[in-house]
Amino acid sequence: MIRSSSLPTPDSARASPRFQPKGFIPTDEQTEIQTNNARHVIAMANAGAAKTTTLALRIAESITRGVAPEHIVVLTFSAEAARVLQRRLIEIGLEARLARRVRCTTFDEFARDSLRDIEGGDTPFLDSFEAVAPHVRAAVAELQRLNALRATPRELWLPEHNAQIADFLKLARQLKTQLVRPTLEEDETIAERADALDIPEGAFALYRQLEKERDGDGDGCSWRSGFDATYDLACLLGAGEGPPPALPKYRVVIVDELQDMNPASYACLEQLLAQGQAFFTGAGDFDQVIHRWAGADVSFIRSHFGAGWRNVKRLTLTMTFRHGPAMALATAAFKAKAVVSGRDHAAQIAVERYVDDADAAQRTLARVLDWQRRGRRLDDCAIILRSADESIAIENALLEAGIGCRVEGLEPYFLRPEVLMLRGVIAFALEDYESIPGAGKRLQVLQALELWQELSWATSRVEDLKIAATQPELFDAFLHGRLLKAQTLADQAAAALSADEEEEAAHRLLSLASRLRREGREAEVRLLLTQQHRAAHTVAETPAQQYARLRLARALEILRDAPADEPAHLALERAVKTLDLKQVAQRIFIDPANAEVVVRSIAGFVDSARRLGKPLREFAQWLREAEEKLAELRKRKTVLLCTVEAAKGQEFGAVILPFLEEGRFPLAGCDRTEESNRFYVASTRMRDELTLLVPDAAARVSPFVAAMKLEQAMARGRLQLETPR
Ligand SMILES: Nc1ncnc2c1ncn2[C@@H]1O[C@H](COP(=O)(O)OP(=O)(O)OP(=O)(O)O)[C@@H](O)[C@H]1O
Repeated sequence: MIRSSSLPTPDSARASPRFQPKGFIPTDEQTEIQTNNARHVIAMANAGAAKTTTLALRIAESITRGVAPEHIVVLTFSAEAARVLQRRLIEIGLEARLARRVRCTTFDEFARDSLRDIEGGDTPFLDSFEAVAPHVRAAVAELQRLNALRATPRELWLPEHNAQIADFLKLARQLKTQLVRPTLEEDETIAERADALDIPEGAFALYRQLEKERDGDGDGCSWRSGFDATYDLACLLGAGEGPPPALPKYRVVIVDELQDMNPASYACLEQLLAQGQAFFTGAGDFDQVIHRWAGADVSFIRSHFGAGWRNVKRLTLTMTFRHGPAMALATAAFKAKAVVSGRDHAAQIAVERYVDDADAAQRTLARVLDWQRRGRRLDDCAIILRSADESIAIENALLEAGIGCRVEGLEPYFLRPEVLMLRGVIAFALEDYESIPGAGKRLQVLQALELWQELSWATSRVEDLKIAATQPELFDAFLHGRLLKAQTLADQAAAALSADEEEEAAHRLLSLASRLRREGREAEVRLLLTQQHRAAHTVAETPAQQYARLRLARALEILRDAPADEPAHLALERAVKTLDLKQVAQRIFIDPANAEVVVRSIAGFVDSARRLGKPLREFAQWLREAEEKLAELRKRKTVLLCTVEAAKGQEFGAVILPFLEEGRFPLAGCDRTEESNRFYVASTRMRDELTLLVPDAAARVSPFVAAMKLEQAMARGRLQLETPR
C-alpha cells in the first residue's frame, strides 16, 4: 500500500495542482480544497457551490499523486449521491477506468459489506416495513406474555395496528441512529430509561425485545433492515472489548452530504479514519437536511463533527456555478443567507397558475413540449414532486402526448400493485389475458392479486406463478382454483410447500397407505384417507380472505355485466367500490400513507378510462398499446419524473415544480424546516429554467414561492448581469 507520501502536498504541487479538470477552471477556493495538506478538510457550502465537483477534484488529485483508486472510498447517505459522485469523476476528466475503481457507496451499504467480512457471511436483509412487521408482532406477543406473568402486570403501550407499527419502526430507527443501546445500566429500570429518552415505556421495552430477537440465539444476527447495519457496525466498533474488528484500510475517505450524518454513521467514520490513518475530505450543506426521518442530526454534526480531530481545515466554497444571479438571489431570499452566483446567465424563473390537478398536469406537459421544441434535450428536464403519489395526472398527460418518462424515487403508478391487480380483474372479466402484454407483466399481476386477496404462498411457489403467467389456460385456472375458491386446510398446507415438497408429501402418503394395506391395517388406511378427505373439504380461510374472495367475485360480475357500449370508467367505479381497496390497503400496508396512495392511484387509473371514454374492452386494448408505447418511448430520451429525495445531488437544464400548494408543499403534518429544506433542494436543481406551478387561489399558494421574492431577485439579477464585473 502507498503510505504517507501519497497525499501531503509538496509546495510546488500546491502552487499548481497536478490534476487539471476538463471543461472548467477551478476557482482558488476549489484548488485550495483539491490540494490541501491538512489531514481533515471540511467544506460546508450552498447548493450548487461545487461541493461534489470539488470532492471529485480532490479524488482525482490523490490518484494523480499515486494513490491507488482502490484505496479511496466515497461515503454518502443516499445511493443517488454516490452515483452522482462516481459520474462526476469522469465528467471532470478522470479516466473512466480509474474512476470506476473508486468505491462510491452509502454508509449503510458500506456497513453491510464490512459486517459480511467480519461475520463471515450474509445476514438476511428485510427491505420493507411489511417484512419487519411480523417480527414486531411476535415481539409484542412475547412482551404481553411476559407482562402477564408478572405479579402486577404493567400497563404498556404496545403497537397493534399497522400505523402504530410503522410509527414504532420509525422511532426504533431514530434510536439506532442515536446509538441508543437496548441494554440497561446497573439498577436502571426500563421505565427510567424510557423516561430519559422521552418515549413510552412500552416502546422501549419493545425496542429491547425486538433487538433481542434480531440478535439471534448466540449464532449471530438473524436479520437486518435499513440502517441496522450502520448501527450494528457502530456498536461492534465501540464495544471496547479488545481491539475493534478490522475495517478495510482506505488511504483517502471522502464524504458527500455530510449534513445527513448521525452519531451511528459518525462512529463508523471515525474508526475508518483511525484504522486507515486516512486523509479525510467532507462536504455538505446544512440547508439540505431532508433525511431527519432517517436520523440526520444537524445539531450533532454541528457540534461534534471533527471536534476531536487534529489538523482540521474548515474551508469554504462561496459561489454557486449552477445558476445565474437571479436564481442565486431568489435562493438567498428564501434561505436568508448569502448566495453568490459565479455564472453569467439569465436564469428564467416562471410562475404559472393552475385550476386543478389535471390543469397542472397539462401545464407541466406544455412546458416539457416547449423545452423540446426549442431543441433542448428531454433528459435534461426534470419534474420534481414533493410526494410520489402526485405523479399520476402527470404520467397520464405525458403518456397521452407520447413523451417518454423515466422515474426516480417513485414507482410508475401503472406498476403499483393496486393498479396491476385491477388490470388482472379486467383481464379475467373480459377473458382477455393478452391485454396484459408479456409473461413478466402477467406474473406481476398474479402476485398483486395474491397480495390483495390476502393469500399467502411460499416463495418457492413463485415458479408456479411464473408458469401460470405464461399460459392463458393456467392463468384462468389460477382465477378459479386459487382466487375464487375458498381455501381449504389442504390448500393451506400445500401453499406452504414448494411444488416438489408437495409431490413428495403425496408420494409419502401413498406409500404409507399401501404399506398399511399390505400389513392388513385397513382401519388405519381408512382413517388416513378420511383425514385427507377432511383436509381437502374443510374451509380454512380467514374472515379477511373470505371477504376478499366474495368481493372479487362480485367485482368480476359487475365488469362482465356492464353494457358493451358503457364507458369503462363507470363499470370500473362500481367494481372499485365493491373491492373496498382502501380498507384492505390499511390492513396490508404498514405505513398509513400507503393507503392514501392506493386511493389516489386507483382514482388516476379510473380517470384515464374516463378521459378515453371508451368501453371496457377498448380501454383494456388501449392499456396494452399504451404500455407497449411506453416501453418504446423509454428507449429514447426521456423526461425525468422524480421525488425531491431522488433529485438531490443532481442538476437539470429545466426544472418544473408542480402542485406548489399549502398542505402539499410544504406537506401538511411535516416538519416545517425540513419542508423548507426540501423546497430549497428541489428549486436549486435548475441550471437555466425553473417553472413554479401554483394554484389559482392566491390564499392556497405555497408560502415558499413568496419567500423567494422573485420579482426583486429577477430585477436585481438582470442588473448584476448588465453591470460589468
Ligand atoms: N470552477 C467552476 N466553473 C464553472 N462551473 C463549475 C465549476 N465548478 C463546478 N462547476 C459546475 O457547477 C455545478 C454545480 O456543481 P456541484 O454539483 O459540484 O455542486 P454541489 O455543491 O455539489 O451541488 P448540490 O449540493 O446542490 O448538489 C456543476 O454543473 C459543475 O459542473
